Amino acid sequence: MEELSAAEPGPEPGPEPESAPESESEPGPAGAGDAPGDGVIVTRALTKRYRGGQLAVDGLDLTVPAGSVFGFLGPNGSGKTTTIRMLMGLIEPTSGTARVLGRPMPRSARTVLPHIGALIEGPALYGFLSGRDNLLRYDAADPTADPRTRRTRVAATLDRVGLTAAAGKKAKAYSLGMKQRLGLAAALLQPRRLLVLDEPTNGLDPQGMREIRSLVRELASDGTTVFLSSHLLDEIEQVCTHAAVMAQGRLITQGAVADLAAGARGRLVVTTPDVTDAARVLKEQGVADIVVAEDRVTGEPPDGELAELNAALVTAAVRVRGFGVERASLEDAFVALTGEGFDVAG
Ligand SMILES: Nc1ncnc2c1ncn2[C@@H]1O[C@H](COP(=O)(O)OP(=O)(O)OP(=O)(O)O)[C@@H](O)[C@H]1O
Repeated sequence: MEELSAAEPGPEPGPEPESAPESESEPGPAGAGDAPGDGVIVTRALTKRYRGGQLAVDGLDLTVPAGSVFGFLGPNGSGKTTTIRMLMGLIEPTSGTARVLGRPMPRSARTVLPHIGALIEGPALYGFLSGRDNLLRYDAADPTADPRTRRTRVAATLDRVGLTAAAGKKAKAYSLGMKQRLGLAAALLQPRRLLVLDEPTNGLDPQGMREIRSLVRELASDGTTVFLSSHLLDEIEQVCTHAAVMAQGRLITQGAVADLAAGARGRLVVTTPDVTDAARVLKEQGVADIVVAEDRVTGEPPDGELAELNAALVTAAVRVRGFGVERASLEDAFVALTGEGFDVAG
């Protein structure tokens, strides 16, 4: 991973002057980019090839709608972190464009970043400081933060992430989940229009995951756009309204989670003690991709009338306990789109 200081020099390395001509033709981050219908993040043909030759992100066209909880999904190594680092202006794209809150990145990083709360690659914490002192210090390092309201904002944020009781404890004594919540608190010290969270539940136990997920839902409910990356399909289904699916640096699909799942066909599921006979009959009836597991036989639902399938099973004296089509999941959509399984363990 490149360090921040190793950001590659680009054609426009300096900070964008406030009076840059583009600010006249396009509304600035205080007023644009989060009206309904607008993309809070819009990339066009965004591409990153690392110096070693690795094509990490390949022609990405991403649109993150305002107010969405947008899941950026893909197995490890699919280019999520590289994309996020380009969006945050930490590294230069090789080609293509990225606009965040209506402004081009990395050129407008200085004006855009104060509106974004980010949790990328784990929070940078001082273990010897308490949770509260970490936040006070973090806020003091932010030139846009008002020192007069610092203590109140820190207390309110600790409360918001459920760390009030542990605020005086040294951060090194925090569990991973508490550290992650403290990192989120740092991102929330000021009102933000966009939160960018890179694998926010990575490494957490199920309880820690639940806590972070419910916090994300809560943050989203007050209108903040949340962009979160994850390699966990069920996490995206549980938390996100929209998603983009990446594989090997390329965008496979994006849209509302409900639409993505609906695009994939569900599975026909027959529950029966007579699985062998059921599998045979279903095969005779043209059902493809039959899988037998315990007392369930599943397969691709046929185009025709399902009732006829059921009748064929009954005629063949298969004792049918359950018969139906299960709702397609995002995982089904992923498998249908890529032709391969999603490596959740990745
Ligand atoms: N600094 C770098 N130099 C060269 N190659 C890199 C660098 N950073 C990442 N890569 C490569 O680019 C590809 C995409 O990596 P990236 O970290 O963006 O993926 P990811 O989806 O975020 O995965 P992970 O969750 O493992 O970070 C990988 O093949 C990775 O090895």
